[in-house]
Amino acid sequence: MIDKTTELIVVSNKNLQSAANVDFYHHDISSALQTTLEFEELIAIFCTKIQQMIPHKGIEYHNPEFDLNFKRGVSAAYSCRYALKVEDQQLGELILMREHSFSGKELQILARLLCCLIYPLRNATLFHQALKMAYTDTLTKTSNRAAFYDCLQREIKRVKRSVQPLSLVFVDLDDFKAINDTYGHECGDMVLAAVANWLTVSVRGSDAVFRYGGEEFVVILCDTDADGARVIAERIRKDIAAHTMAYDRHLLSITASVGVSTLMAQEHADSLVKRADAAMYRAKKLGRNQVCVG
Ligand SMILES: Nc1nc2c(ncn2[C@@H]2O[C@H](COP(=O)(O)OP(=O)(O)OP(=O)(O)O)[C@@H](O)[C@H]2O)c(=O)[nH]1
Repeated sequence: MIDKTTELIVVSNKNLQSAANVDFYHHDISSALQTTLEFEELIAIFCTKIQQMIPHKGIEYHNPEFDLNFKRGVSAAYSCRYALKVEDQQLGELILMREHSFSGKELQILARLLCCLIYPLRNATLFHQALKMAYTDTLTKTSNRAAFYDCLQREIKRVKRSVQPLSLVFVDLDDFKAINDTYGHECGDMVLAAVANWLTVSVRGSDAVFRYGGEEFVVILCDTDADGARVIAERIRKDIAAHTMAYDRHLLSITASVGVSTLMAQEHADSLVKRADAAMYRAKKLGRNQVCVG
């Protein structure tokens, strides 16, 4: 396919006098864009609204900050690309595609129409940044307990629709109080951050690691049955025990007790969590540094 892409055009509040461009179309588009803070919906609304003025066959939107890459319609030979910004804040890149070239006049109109999109995109960015902060544990940079429950509810709904298995792995560091008491809180914090990192590396990209609280982590294993979960839990336990950490002039050995549960038919999130937690406590009682299945 021939690729005739116009140069990347930057659209920002600095090069557009939005107030001067308000007419009926702009007003209509702006009102429609006020109905959502979701990036994908904003782009879809915008593209639907401009379709009559700037006919196009496909669009792409990329926003590296939120790892967003979506596409509607089809790719085509001609495209125009816009980097969207408000002040110095990057709001992603929008690409419109079709089978014939975009005229200079169309590109001018499009640049003006895009001024309706940048502030709603900025609002969506602020909203999602705030959401990200509320869902992130500052010490370990993993997602926190609130994010865990949201994600678990979502995943349970999804697997019930698709009849896929789902498992949980609870990981609780052994004798962690002794690390704090012996080497200080700062050392304890360092251990927590390191373990979060080992866990994240140890599980697949599609599985999510969360700090459940204190020295307890939980991993949601998507599309993983009881046998698979036991294997992964054992791998996690071994990985943690295999690492040694240096603090000051001391070598620290860390172990964890691990509990596993797999979603049963009709089971709710709370019960799944309780079973994994109870299994983890059983692993503690049996001597720590081991895996138990709930
Ligand atoms: N450094 C640090 N310590 C924390 C943090 N959150 C919780 N803790 C500590 O984690 C320790 C947990 O201790 P316990 O619940 O007695 O458990 P444990 O010593 O790991 O013993 P077992 O779980 O029975 O193996 C407490 O001393 C808490 O103060 C944190 O963010 N940073």
